[in-house]
Amino acid sequence: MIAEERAKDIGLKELSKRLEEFAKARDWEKFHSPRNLLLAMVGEVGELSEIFQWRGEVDRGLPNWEESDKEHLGEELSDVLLYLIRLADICGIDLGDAASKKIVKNAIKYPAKIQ
Ligand SMILES: Nc1ccn([C@H]2C[C@H](O)[C@@H](COP(=O)(O)OP(=O)(O)OP(=O)(O)O)O2)c(=O)n1
Repeated sequence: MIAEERAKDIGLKELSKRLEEFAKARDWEKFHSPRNLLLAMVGEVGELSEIFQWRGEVDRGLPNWEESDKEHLGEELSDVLLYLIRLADICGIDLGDAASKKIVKNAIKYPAKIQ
């Protein structure tokens, strides 16, 4: 993907397709086993955590953060998301469908208070 490209409302399936193309083009499919992808994702969660480490609590919207820090945050969030999508795909899980069903399940488990 071109760095300057802004992809609005891109879906999980499109991202999944792009990740597959990315891996195929580099002959990296052999590395994208479930275990490797899980470990890669956990590594990226660590990188994401480092951004927040030692900052104390931060306000919503990150009002006092440098733009470069916000950009870095976006990149690490993306790495976690992309590995998660790829992991689900390699495991044969439809992540959009599974997540939608889980939201319904959560709502049944934790009913909203009737006002
Ligand atoms: N075998 C690989 C290696 C990388 N990627 C993709 C998925 C991630 O979005 C990104 C991760 O790249 P890096 O391992 O270079 O990690 P960072 O981008 O976080 O770089 P750094 O760790 O130097 O900060 O590249 C991939 O799909 N398969």
